[in-house]
Amino acid sequence: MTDRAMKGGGPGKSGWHVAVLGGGAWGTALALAMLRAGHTVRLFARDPETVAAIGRGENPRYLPGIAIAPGIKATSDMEAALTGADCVLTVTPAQALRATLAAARDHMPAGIPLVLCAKGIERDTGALLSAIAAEILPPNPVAALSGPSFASDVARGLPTAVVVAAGDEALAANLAARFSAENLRCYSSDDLIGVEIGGALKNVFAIAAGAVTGAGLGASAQAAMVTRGFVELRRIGAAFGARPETLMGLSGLGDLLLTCSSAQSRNFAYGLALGQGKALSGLPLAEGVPTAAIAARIAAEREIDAPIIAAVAAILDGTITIGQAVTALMTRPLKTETND
Ligand SMILES: NC(=O)c1ccc[n+]([C@@H]2O[C@H](COP(=O)([O-])OP(=O)(O)OC[C@H]3O[C@@H](n4cnc5c(N)ncnc54)[C@H](O)[C@@H]3O)[C@@H](O)[C@H]2O)c1
Ligand SMILES: O=P(O)(O)OC[C@H](O)CO
Repeated sequence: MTDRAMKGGGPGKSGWHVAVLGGGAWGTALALAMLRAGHTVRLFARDPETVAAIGRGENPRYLPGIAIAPGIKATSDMEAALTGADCVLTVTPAQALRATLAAARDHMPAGIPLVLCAKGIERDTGALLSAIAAEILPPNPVAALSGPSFASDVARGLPTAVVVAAGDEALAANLAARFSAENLRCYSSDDLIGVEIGGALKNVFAIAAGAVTGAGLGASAQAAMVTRGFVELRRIGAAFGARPETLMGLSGLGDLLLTCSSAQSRNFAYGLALGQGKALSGLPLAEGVPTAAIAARIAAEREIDAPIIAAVAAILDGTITIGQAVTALMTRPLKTETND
């Protein structure tokens, strides 16, 4: 770990200056969480209206009804957001990470940790977000924060547990200690890829769960889909080198439980609308849409058996209907139940 990444670490931690890149629901919620954990926070939002709203103590577009503490200083000036930062949280959508890091590159302090907070796989390349960060900002150590956590819950200070992962175990533990506060419990992990994969793929199954509910297929179908989906998640995780026990944890099983059972999840809500035959345009961000397409491609290329992911991708691109997907899944050749 670089000196910069460890600065002031250990017991009796002192406050850091944390830069949050992204003024949406999760960026704003994490900014509030960092403030509660004793850090000073500057938040970059590209949209001047969001900057002005946060200055007034609100973010009605992304976190309606939640007061934003005056300690959060928002700016649309990337240099101002990053100057003097001890740590950076990237919280723009997964498909925008490359652009966000490219915009940040010239102002990024050397050696400080980058904490990736989006959940997804790059649609065009199949790259995990940590690979994109390593490509664009090789001097900065990379970590990921993931797990079952709705922005509005975290923003309200409701009890939440997440996992912070980095290849460097000491960095992960340092970040987890610094980010934890009374109602935000951060576990640490050295399985960066496992934590990334769990967070990215659960979104695909959350869309499927919403579609099952929306199409009225019943609670039994829902449980079967989540169980067999979790097998697919672990198969793809294994192909990337994720540890199976990581996927049994907060980022993986934990986030599946949350987002496959709640319409508060935007991915579930997207699937619900799909299942009900409603219009999809204008719905909030559903990271599972691009990730389903690339996950299906990765599974096909690597010959990983992932029929639910393939079905979700095909439904989303309009190749098959939900009814056709159900028939195809239910009439696959019978087999022994293998859970790996
Ligand atoms: N909302 C949640 O509950 C939650 C919880 C955990 C993780 N996440 C993850 O966090 C990520 C962001 O989600 P969110 O909820 O904040 O989304 P959001 O739609 O609420 O906000 C996205 C923000 O990113 C900005 N943005 C989009 N493209 C950009 C670009 N090219 N450059 C700069 N800014 C850009 C938007 O202007 C907006 O401020 C997603 O990957 C999501 O899966 C969200
Ligand atoms: O609203 P979603 O579906 O993007 O889910 C938000 C978080 O990922 C839940 O952990």
